[in-house]
Amino acid sequence: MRHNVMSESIDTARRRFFDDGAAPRGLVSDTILASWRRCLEQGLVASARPSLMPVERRALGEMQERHEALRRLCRPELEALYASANQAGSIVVLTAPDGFILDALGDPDFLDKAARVSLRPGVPWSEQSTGTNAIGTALVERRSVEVRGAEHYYAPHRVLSCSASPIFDPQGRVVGVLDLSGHASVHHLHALGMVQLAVEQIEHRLFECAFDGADIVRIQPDPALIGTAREGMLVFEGHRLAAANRHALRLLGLDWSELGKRRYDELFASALPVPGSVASMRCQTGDMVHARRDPQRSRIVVPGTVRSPREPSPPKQAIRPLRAPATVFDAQLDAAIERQVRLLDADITVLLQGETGTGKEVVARELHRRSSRADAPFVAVNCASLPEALIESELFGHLPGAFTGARREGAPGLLREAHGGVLFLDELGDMPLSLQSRLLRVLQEREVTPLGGGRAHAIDVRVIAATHRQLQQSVDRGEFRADLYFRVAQSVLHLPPLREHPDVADTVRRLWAALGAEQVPMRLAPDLVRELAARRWPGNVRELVGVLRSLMALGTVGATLTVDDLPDGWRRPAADASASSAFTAGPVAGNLHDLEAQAIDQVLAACRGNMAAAARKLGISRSTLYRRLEARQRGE
Ligand SMILES: Nc1ncnc2c1ncn2[C@@H]1O[C@H](COP(=O)(O)OP(=O)(O)OP(=O)(O)O)[C@@H](O)[C@H]1O
Repeated sequence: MRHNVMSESIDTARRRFFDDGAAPRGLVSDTILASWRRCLEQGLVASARPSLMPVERRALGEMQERHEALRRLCRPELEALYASANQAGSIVVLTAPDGFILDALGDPDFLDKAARVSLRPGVPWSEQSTGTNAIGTALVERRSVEVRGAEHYYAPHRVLSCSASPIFDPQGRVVGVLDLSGHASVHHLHALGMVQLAVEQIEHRLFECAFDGADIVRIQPDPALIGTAREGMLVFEGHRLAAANRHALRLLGLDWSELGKRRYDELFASALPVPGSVASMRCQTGDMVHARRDPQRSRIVVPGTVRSPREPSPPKQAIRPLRAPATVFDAQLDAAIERQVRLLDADITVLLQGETGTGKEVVARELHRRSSRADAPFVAVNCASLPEALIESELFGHLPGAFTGARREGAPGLLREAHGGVLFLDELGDMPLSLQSRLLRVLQEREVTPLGGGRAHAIDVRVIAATHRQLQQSVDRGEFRADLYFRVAQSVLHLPPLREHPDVADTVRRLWAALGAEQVPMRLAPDLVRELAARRWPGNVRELVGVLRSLMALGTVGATLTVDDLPDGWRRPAADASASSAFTAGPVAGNLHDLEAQAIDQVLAACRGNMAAAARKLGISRSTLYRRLEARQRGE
């Protein structure tokens, strides 16, 4: 009965939408309506019969092989769902991140029916190709979606009722979709819940594999659920949140775009438990959670804790290297780092200059690691991303109740947290002029006075600064204080852009090895190395590492990867092999400035204006992307 009522209202909604061009609000959900609109805008004709041919068997085999790691990871949940799908006369489907169906298993009768409407391995079920459907629409919406009967865009798919959920990796990238589909005439009450539970399990395992050996912080309001797939999982790099699962994001009131941005003390008001123990912690939302850290694996630096020099254990064979690679430096850079370490140890401030993604922070951490202060804190301050209103209190600390919104117990400030260790002033060139004089005074006098008064505290820090700007020119333009410049630029190390590395192919091979290619094992064919070395890499090493990680995540264990294995959107026609940008599908022209602008515009358009996604794709930070856009507006 319920089904009939529903199908009648959808039929009415379809008539209003497709025949009258009206918005049938209240008759279908906003999600379905938005999807119908997208399909219509793309020119898909709802009354037409879609032509959805499966790829050839060999191509399907290759596609399955390419996604073998994902298929292996999902196997336990696929098998568990298979048993219930079989009983309920439905099927379970696994797709690649683009909606291409890799596997479908379940009730043989329904498999047959589904295959007749192309719901079968080898067929793409993205929204662009197949219209409104649970898999494709879940990919567009980046969340679980149910599409029943005539809610499907194309008439032949009315026989289906489908529930799909995207599978996210710890950086918020979609790695696949899990879907449960059955007869539209049967109301599958728990289908979406079952899919979501299965995806939770898969993501939990994916997180463990990706960060095997790292210091994972596990949080949950209910301590009994710590260690289960319902726990929130977080990984910090320095003070910044580097990875999280969806439970952690929900508990902290965040979304994926905030990864890499949020600092530890913006999320928690109390210190972490010591490794191996459970403690209750207050989140900045005011909620209490229980937190556990894995024993003896401290890699994060949070206020008051000291980084352990121990490196994480090598990754297990199975899913692997979604984590950061070990660092690699060519002989020239290695020697330069050695020299700078000696200077740093002698209390000379080191300034690192280089374009975005050239490895300024990586080198700063390496300087710290090789310095006599390796066992003391490394405290990174991003002078560009601290909110201007808070920058003073974040740096210099404040007394209890020093200003509206100040922490009740006061805060020591980042400069004091670095006491005894190394202070890394990242993006120093973007620090507001008004604060530069105060920072200069601290660096000269080596003491800080918290906001709100109180006594001055002596600080003993070694200082490394970094900027993507030509700081000398900023001084000439009056944007940066000359006296602060001379204070921080006592020794300057220029990090060259990747395109100017003496041997880019060698850098490609070293990074590949550092990503763990030998343990996986997987090789790069010479043509692929040549292709990668020929690109211009506006996002520098960060961008190259991103492509290598994608290659490794998508490749097959034991394979030799060629140009054809480049992720979608990175391949380009042979004639275009000398084009400047890694993302351009077609030829581009102009100087470096124009090329960068074109790359940004294309990626922003592809990401529908989503700044976080575009920054990820470009291989630069979100603040860098904003900066570039602002610079363009100013006509620079
Ligand atoms: N020498 C290196 N070895 C291995 N990976 C590197 C190296 N240099 C850079 N990378 C990779 O590039 C990423 C970006 O590096 P890093 O954050 O140090 O760049 P940056 O110059 O500080 O960029 P930005 O100015 O945008 O902050 C790193 O997370 C790492 O994955």
